[in-house]
Amino acid sequence: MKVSKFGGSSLADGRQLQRVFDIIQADNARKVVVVSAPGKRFKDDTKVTDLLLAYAEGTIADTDTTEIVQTIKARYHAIGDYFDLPAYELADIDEQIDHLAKKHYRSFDYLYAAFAAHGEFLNAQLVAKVFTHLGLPARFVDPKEIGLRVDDHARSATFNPKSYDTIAKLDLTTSERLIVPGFFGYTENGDMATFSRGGSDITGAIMARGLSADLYENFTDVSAIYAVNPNIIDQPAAIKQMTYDEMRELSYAGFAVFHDEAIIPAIQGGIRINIKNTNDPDAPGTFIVPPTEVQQTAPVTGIANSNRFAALYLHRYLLNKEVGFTLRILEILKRHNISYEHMPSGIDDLTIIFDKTLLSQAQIDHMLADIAAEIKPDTLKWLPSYGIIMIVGEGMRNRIGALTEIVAPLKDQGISLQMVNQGASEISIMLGIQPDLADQAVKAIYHNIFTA
Ligand SMILES: Nc1ncnc2c1ncn2[C@@H]1O[C@H](COP(=O)(O)OP(=O)(O)O)[C@@H](O)[C@H]1O
Ligand SMILES: N[C@@H](CC(=O)OP(=O)(O)O)C(=O)O
Repeated sequence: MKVSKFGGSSLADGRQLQRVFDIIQADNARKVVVVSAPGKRFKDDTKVTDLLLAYAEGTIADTDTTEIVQTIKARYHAIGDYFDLPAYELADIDEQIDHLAKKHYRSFDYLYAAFAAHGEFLNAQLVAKVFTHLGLPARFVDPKEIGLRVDDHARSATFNPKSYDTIAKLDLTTSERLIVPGFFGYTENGDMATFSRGGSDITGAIMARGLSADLYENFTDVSAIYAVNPNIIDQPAAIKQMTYDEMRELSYAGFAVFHDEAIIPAIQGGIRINIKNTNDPDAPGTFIVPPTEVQQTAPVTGIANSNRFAALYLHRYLLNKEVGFTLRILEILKRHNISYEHMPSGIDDLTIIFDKTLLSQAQIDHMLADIAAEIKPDTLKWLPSYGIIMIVGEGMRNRIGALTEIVAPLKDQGISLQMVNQGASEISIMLGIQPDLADQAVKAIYHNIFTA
């Protein structure tokens, strides 16, 4: 049995959904289908999730939402109409969109989460209706029905592993395809809470592990995961196979094609993952597998970079001598509910790197004010953008000279490094770099390793 997840780009309109239908119909093992909300149909289009977030904002501000509601309904109607779905089926979806603004929510965060989750919630209902209408029996499965529980972080929830027991009870013996909405689960109180953006990949992985699937297929709009983001380099080398750990590091550092948290259920359940292209389903795609299955030849598998990091730089003489210094800084972070990503340090200075998508301006301001007042550093700087490049490969384990080879081309480009972190993970090297030079550095490193 396979769990097949389709991303927003694969479900953006009726033509794409027809392709998804053909893929599912072609293989009876594709029993459980996890769907995202309709994504972008063209480059400057807006994802339904973002339309719903705008609708949430308008609802909170009590402004006129007529136009945004019409736009959201039109996205679902366009898909239904492509398949001549009866009008009453779409009226049901319209009603749920209208009803969203009338419900009571525990907080604004839960309001945002419920609106955003409806992108997937409604799309899964629509996909089940379309499949059935086309003659392939399909049933919408609400995550509530299978006990898909998450914690109380309304918009960046963490999955509760106890849910695996209830998910495992899902009846797979019926003739229907089971259509599960991605991206959200329910809290103990019964509220909808979403994973972080791109989180339908996580639902797919949870379902695959809970049901002990033979394969987790993740359908997207590229025929493979490439050694570097194809938006930076034209037609980069495709990766045929990589290990779970390689994928985790690469997706964390910028390979947006697969959510970094989605690897974890797959690792724990030993589930193989196959990234495939909805528009080119016969291409083998990329397999993400346990390390024992990969024959490593090249030292580097992929190079990722991301613009989602920010950093705090702090300098104070004799910082190395002071017992409890780092603890005091971490206490300030805790007070403002801030988590950090990395903390490289020297004898008199410290850099703390953050994921800025998880921070509000108010949190940053309060944290900096408290550090200035309580730690009294000689220098305290906030770097609103901090470039990170991650070079990843199981083949780098214990390989002498890997770092030299990686950084050599940067010298020719006149690019200096702000930070090098090697050794924390044996399979990756992390470089801190001026953010506007990151793409140039990635290109230079890639060409030196893959095309020289
Ligand atoms: N190394 C990479 N290999 C392939 N795609 C990548 C890579 N890094 C970033 N991407 C981007 O990820 C996109 C697919 O992810 P996403 O937009 O989340 O798809 P989906 O709509 O299927 O969820 C690709 O179109 C590509 O632009
Ligand atoms: N629709 C959600 C969740 C998701 O995974 O979407 P996609 O498969 O389009 O990346 C988002 O936009 O974040």
